Amino acid sequence: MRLYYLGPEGTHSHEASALAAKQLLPQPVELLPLPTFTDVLAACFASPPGEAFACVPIENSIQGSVWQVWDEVMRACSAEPSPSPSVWGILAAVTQPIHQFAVFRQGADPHQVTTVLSHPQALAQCAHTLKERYPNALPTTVSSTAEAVRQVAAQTSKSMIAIGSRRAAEVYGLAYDPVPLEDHQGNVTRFAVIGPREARLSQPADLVFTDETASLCLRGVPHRPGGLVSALQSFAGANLNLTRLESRPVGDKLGHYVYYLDVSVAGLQDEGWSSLQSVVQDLATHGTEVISLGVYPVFRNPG
Ligand SMILES: O=C(O)C(=O)Cc1ccccc1
Repeated sequence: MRLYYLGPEGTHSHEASALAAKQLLPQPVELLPLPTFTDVLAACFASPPGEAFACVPIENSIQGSVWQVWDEVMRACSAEPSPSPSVWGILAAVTQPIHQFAVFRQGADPHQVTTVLSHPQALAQCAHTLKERYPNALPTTVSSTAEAVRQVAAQTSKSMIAIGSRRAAEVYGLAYDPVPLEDHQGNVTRFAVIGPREARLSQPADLVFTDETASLCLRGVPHRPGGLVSALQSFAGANLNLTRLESRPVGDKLGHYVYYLDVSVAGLQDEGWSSLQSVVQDLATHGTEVISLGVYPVFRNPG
């Protein structure tokens, strides 16, 4: 079994993937780093179903949805002609605490630092604290936090630092400031395990179950007064609790959106499932297509 993640070794995705591999996937699992989320998902979707999975971040408590990932998953899930569900989907999600650290060569002086390298997510999670502690540093994006640490380790300048995990500092032999850099305490990222929908995952021994979620994307919501309200009213009428609602541009013109929503389906009995089915059918008769991106358990890493 292969599990693709955003590399190189030492990314937050690597930590989440190691956890997911141990707790959720059939053994043995080979962890394989790739340079971008697009590469990670493409490698998974190009594999014969059952041989490979991907572990990618989908949402952060400070920065919100990781749109690059949702867009790629949506593309894969809508590849099949509707209404047949796609082969691929989200199989599980794990919410993981995230700490970001300033990582540097021993002896770097904060006021002399002019460049800070990291993944855009990490730079955004630390924007304010970074400005306070490294007032002269210009943020520069690279493909991942561990890649940032690797690049700082590969040169001799003390004017460049990286934002990354403690583990990345250890892997690449650099020092770090032990006071975390993220702007809000309680920074967490939700990672999704993506694979063939028919795959059966293990019951995790060390993760806490928090919810069962159906992630849906609504396409073709009528552009008229009350169009979105009445689509949402269908869920309310079926007593279904929405836990996330976001709009995203389709890309072809201004003002043309799809809507992503998460529905809590924990504890739904047969009746609840059939009301979800009838919501989907009802929306279809009004011209709104509902694409399922997965129905999956959400866990929290307590450690
Ligand atoms: O660059 C990484 O380490 C990643 O795995 C992406 C990321 C960055 C920041 C928070 C969560 C995931």
